[in-house]
Amino acid sequence: MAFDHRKPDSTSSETRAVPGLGPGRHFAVVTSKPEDSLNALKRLWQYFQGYRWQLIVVFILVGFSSLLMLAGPYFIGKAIDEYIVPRDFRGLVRLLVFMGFVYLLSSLFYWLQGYLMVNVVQRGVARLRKDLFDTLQALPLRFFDTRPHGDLMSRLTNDVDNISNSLSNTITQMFSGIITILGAVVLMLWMSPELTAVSIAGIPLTLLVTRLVTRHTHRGFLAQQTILGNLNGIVEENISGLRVVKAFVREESEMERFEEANQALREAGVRAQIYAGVMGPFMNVINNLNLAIIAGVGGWFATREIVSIGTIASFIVYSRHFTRPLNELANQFNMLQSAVASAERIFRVIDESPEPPDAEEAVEFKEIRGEVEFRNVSFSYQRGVPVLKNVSFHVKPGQMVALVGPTGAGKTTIVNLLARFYEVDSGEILIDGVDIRKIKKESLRSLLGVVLQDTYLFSESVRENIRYGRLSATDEEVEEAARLANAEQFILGLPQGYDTILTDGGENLSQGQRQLLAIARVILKDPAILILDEATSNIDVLTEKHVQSAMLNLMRGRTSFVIAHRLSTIRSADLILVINQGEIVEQGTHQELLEKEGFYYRLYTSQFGLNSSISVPDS
Ligand SMILES: Nc1ncnc2c1ncn2[C@@H]1O[C@H](COP(=O)(O)OP(=O)(O)OP(=O)(O)O)[C@@H](O)[C@H]1O
Repeated sequence: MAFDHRKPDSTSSETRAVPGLGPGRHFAVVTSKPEDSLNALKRLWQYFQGYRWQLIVVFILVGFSSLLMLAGPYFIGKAIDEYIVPRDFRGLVRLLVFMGFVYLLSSLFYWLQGYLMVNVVQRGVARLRKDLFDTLQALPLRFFDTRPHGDLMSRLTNDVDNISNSLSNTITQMFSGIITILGAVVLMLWMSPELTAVSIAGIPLTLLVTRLVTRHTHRGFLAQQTILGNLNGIVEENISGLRVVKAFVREESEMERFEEANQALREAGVRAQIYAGVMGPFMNVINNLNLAIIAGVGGWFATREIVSIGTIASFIVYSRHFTRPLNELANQFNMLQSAVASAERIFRVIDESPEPPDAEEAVEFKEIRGEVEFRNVSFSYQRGVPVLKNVSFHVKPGQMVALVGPTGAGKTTIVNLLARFYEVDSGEILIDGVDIRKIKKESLRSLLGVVLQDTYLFSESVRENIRYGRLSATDEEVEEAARLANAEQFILGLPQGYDTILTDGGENLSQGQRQLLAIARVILKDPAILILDEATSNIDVLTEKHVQSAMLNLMRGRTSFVIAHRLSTIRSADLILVINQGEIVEQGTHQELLEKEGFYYRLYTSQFGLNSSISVPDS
């Protein structure tokens, strides 16, 4: 259950440890380079390029809305100078009604742009989410072997959400802010250049602080998202492995492990927010200082008749109008950076190499005889750690092959290579004399039927789980497959029969029952070659008999590879491959191998020994 060895992604970017996790336990935090962020932003834009016209309309609406809002302070000054001071109350009411109308229109435009923008962002984000999910489907198993699954889930959920939330508001608010600042300055210059010079004196200081703060926040946000991904990894592992946790009474240590990660996330969150949080109070001080200066200097100007009282009132409101957007610009820039950090994490997965594409000359296989040959196949999951060494064997069509050998010998690896879940390092695997690299992957996998010891079932009805074998199968065909798999009896005993909804992974069924459903699924698929992994754990005698006879039914007439744990299977096999430490040490029939009195003989006679995979008594 350790996650330390897994890398969160494979970029060449620098990784660093997050303190506070103790020796040997650290999260690799990927820090990004500025060009990565720019690149991520450009790529993010591609998802919205198709909505260019909607976006133009959005920006026009935002522009109008902001400009209309800007008219407010001007009218306040006008109201004071032209209506309040000369005591013209009718004129004042007329002006107030007009102002109300202007504000209403501004709000209407703002609401409309929000409506359009949300639509555009949700569509773009849905496409991004789809691209990420499609990439995950296309990535080789090797990719998933080395990544915490929770972290990948986090990219698909938290990171995508983060982008969606940031973009829905941030960009238009930034644009509105810029228009407001520029508009306010232009209007102020028009009203009084002298007072404008006083009002904008604080801007350079504001910009300097904003720059200093944003430099720190991006790194913080990226670290936060990465650690959140790792935290999700721990949660995901914990829920999947809950039985193991409970069986070993490891709740305490799991809680500690979670708490350690939780603390790291808290620290990263605080670090990211500390800088961002400095902005608000600092801006308040500058704003209030600005107001005092405008009021003081404005008052002095008024005594010399350089400006009117109404103009001072307008300036006081305008100064809020441009210092607030300036302040918000910094926050919005932070949010945009957080979205960019999320986009970087998403594109790192999207950029991973998918399973190698089919070779150009790859052929489609519809009907095959089922002849299988391994020629000098070598393979390693990790470079430098060979798992299979020069494996060669030949299986005639329709033969049943039993793979036997101690645990970790390489039996599952052989069938993994046959299904091309992994690519061989050297050598060839041939089906009907054709190298499997020259067969279209989809066509190869549809020729294979796999029944594993621990079958994964989806949280859907029993019927839909069986139909997974062939989506076009009718209800009658599904039920027929269940009958052939000896599964009907137990299915009918379930609360809603075929319509009973299974829990995630099929946890509400016994292991034997899950295997029966897996067999029914494969019967529907009707593959030419079978890969079966016999259950090692104890399943009840009756279910086991059902599983056995269903498997025998299934194997009839098909080339079958059985990772065998039962002597009855091994005895009836046409060919036994005895595997030890990644090599085929012996091959032949049960009788031939016994007569050799070699490795198989010792394995067979020591069937009650610890390392033997044929340790289950004959059934
Ligand atoms: N995804 C993987 N990544 C790295 N190493 C792996 C992976 N899967 C298996 N291995 C290693 O490859 C070797 C062979 O494993 P394999 O699963 O083929 O053995 P097996 O004979 O099927 O064992 P068992 O009878 O216990 O299922 C083992 O040393 C195992 O640790």
